[in-house]
Amino acid sequence: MIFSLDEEIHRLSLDDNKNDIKVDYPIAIYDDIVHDQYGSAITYGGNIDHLSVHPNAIPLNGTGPTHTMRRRSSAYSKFPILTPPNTRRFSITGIDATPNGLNRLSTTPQNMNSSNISENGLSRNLCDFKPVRVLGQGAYGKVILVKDTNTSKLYAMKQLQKAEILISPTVADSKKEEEENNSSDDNDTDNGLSKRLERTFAERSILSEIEHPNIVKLFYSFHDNSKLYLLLQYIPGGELFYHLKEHGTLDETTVSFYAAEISCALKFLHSKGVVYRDLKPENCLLNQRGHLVLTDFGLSKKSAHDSMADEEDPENVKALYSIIGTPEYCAPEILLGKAYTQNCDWYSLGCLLYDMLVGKPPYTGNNHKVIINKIQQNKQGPKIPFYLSEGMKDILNALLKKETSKRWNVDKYWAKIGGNNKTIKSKKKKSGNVRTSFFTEHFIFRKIDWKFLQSGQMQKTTLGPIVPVITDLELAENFDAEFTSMSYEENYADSRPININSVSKSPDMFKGFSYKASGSYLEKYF
Ligand SMILES: Nc1ncnc2c1ncn2[C@@H]1O[C@H](COP(=O)(O)OP(=O)(O)OP(=O)(O)O)[C@@H](O)[C@H]1O
Repeated sequence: MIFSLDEEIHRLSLDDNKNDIKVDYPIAIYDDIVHDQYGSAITYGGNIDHLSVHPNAIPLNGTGPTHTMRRRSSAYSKFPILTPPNTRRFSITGIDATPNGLNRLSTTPQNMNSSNISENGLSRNLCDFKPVRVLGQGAYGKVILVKDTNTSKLYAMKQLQKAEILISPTVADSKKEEEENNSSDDNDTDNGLSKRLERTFAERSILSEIEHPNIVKLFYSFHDNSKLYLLLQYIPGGELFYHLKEHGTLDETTVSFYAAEISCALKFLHSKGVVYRDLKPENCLLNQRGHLVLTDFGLSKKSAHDSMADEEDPENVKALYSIIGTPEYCAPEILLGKAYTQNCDWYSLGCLLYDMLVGKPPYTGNNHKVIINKIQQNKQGPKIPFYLSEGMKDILNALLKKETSKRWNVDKYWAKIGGNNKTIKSKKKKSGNVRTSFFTEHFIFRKIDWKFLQSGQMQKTTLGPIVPVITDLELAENFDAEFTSMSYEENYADSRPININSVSKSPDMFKGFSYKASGSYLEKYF
């Protein structure tokens, strides 16, 4: 029971001042930056040289220790997409590969909401944006910082190569990956294509439907002959990966702060029926004020149910089967090809917290087989270093449980809310060893004002523990030179149309991808 553990921790007089660097998240003083509702959008004309920097802000331009050993988990080597045996094929019109054949909310063009716009008329196109520099590289293309030629506003443009999506992974991927993937959908090209298309539309669809201060915003999407484009809010503070590379590990107060912000985003996604599935330091960006923003919804999945919090209620369980994600941060049930639910994201949170505290995720290896072997060999769970506080050890243990039935069901035990307590208490007796204390009340969150955080006010009015040093937004100073020095010219032109008919019978498979956020939404964030 976490309550008794927390009492124990209090009894032992765990001394915050000794264990943590004190962070008090003061109010930001920005005289020349126009604030949006949540503090994550930016006015680009202003001079930010005199930005008030938090006392704990860490210079990020080479003055700190560098840890060059950290490697990217999946930018170039994509985790093989396997389909477990006995999984029913599904069409891209929205039936998921689940044994019970439950209909899922389709994220394919046919079912997209009214924000769909005409493919020809109202949407933006490539000529409306001038490339500034490369920010990152993903499996299907680059992410480029671009400037709107009409308004001079900056966006992160995520490009997805249609050919990469359409061509079967057995053709496009490396030999090594094929070998790793020998039990996969080699003879299952249509299913693989359907899944890649579904995921492409899911990212556009999910981002266009959700709004949260810790989740990146989508403003436009469109496509041309060769590529799909997502015009995202530019998050200039760089990846958490970058900051971890600079500093190696982070202090526990900083980790608790990021844990709270990520949890807030995950809880929100789960309440909307979305499983994120790719939590890792590369996908956590810092905004100008040092608040964490989740990006990359390319592996996220939306279910038909809006709430999937109760795993004990079979009617309300949304099981997924695709083996997908980044192995080091992936829940064991996914790696083993078992059915899984949104609870997999809480395991990934455990991996991310471990990484921030220890300097690497709990299990490392080049592919999912190595990692799953390590998970299975360690019957007691990952080795948690002795030097971590009791509170950190406790939350890591609760999230990194191999068996889902023993893992903390954070969605269910999120916070004490009025009437729900009765139901939860009555189930508590049956739940045996299962942790039934509330996540938001955990000792590591003792400094977090959850109401303030969940309302978006904290993100709007305070600075995070690491405030990125930004002298010029266009310089993308907090992004790896490996990317910012890349050429974008060859990527920034609509190349010859690909012959869609050579890979698919349906030439219209990207129809409906274009989207434009409403005028009020755009105004709110610019
Ligand atoms: N909104 C944004 N603002 C600033 N940088 C961004 C933004 N979105 C993405 N990036 C940068 O681009 C990188 C790649 O983006 P993203 O993860 O969405 O691509 P991906 O193709 O899905 O990558 P992967 O194959 O690794 O999952 C990110 O890690 C980040 O560094």
